[in-house]
Amino acid sequence: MTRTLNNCPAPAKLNLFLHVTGRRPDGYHLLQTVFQLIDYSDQLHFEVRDDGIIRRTTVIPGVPEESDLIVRAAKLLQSAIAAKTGAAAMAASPIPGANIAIDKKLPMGGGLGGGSSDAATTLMALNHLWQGGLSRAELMALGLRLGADVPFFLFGRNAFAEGVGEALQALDTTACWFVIIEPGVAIPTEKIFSSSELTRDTKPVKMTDFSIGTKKLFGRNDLEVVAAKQFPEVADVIKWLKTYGDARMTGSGACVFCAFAQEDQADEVLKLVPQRWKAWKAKAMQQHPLADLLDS
Ligand SMILES: C[C@@](CO)(OP(=O)(O)O)[C@H](O)COP(=O)(O)OP(=O)(O)OC[C@H]1O[C@@H](n2ccc(N)nc2=O)[C@H](O)[C@@H]1O
Ligand SMILES: Nc1ncnc2c1ncn2[C@@H]1O[C@H](COP(=O)(O)OP(=O)(O)O)[C@@H](O)[C@H]1O
Repeated sequence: MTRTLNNCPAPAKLNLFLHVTGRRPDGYHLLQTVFQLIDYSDQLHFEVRDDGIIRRTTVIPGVPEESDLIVRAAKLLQSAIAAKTGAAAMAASPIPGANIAIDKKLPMGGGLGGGSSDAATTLMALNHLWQGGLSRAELMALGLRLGADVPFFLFGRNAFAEGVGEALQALDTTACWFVIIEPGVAIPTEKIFSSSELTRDTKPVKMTDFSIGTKKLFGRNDLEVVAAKQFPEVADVIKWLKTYGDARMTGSGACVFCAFAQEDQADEVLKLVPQRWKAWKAKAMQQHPLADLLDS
């Protein structure tokens, strides 16, 4: 059995548009969105343990080990493998554990799906290392129990998403570069979804209505107006970046992005970003870098 998997990327996503079309009886919101993978990632490192214990070996300020989505994903996978394997087989060959280290680069509460992507990478890597044998569909169902964004990262492709984000259809998006600006605030997703000012009745669109382009983005992000009102820093960044293109917030915020056809256009804008904001460029990706791990 392979014992280690190092440098496993957990890439960020952008929501190229995000419409809130309704609300389920349990309070979760029905969405339509396009998820875009970008080449800006956390990196995770896995080492198998024989004693069944799951340990996060990196400290993430503000995220205790037991509530980290990485640790929760690993424990959920252990239970799912145990349920699938059966008691007799388990007694003969118990499910291993893992030490998991992370180089955290994605800002928390940034709308880039960092925690969800970390969880998805953990499910893919440990299913492989532990020879769990769970299919992509089984992992996606597990992932949904951890967060609405997790199934997308396991899906492995850019996607048009409906439901709470779990009903996914593959979609090819335009090759482009994004400038992404972090306004310096962390926005809890729940705070935006629970706002009385959120509109929840955007008319549903069809996947074929989604048009791809770097000049004008399709639709809008319904969460943006709420986040910009509650967090003026977000409004400031949107206003600044709109000078250079069609700027938009991703997810429930706080990060704001703008697409450019050429890398040098992104570089030019990056040079002009005021020092008070952290900014970087990222390339649009068509595939999750670990997609083949699940296919094999
Ligand atoms: C808004 C989006 C868009 O991609 O991304 P982020 O900005 O968080 O990255 C997602 O829908 C977020 O997904 P995720 O971050 O996994 O959210 P979860 O942990 O499942 O939910 C956090 C809280 O947000 C609310 N929530 C989330 C998703 C949804 N469709 N409706 C909701 O009302 C619920 O109150 C829930 O308790
Ligand atoms: N591995 C993790 N990385 C980041 N956040 C995590 C992780 N595990 C749990 N969390 C929690 O999830 C929250 C949302 O983080 P994140 O997914 O990065 O942002 P967003 O949902 O805005 O994309 C964090 O504030 C943190 O409390």
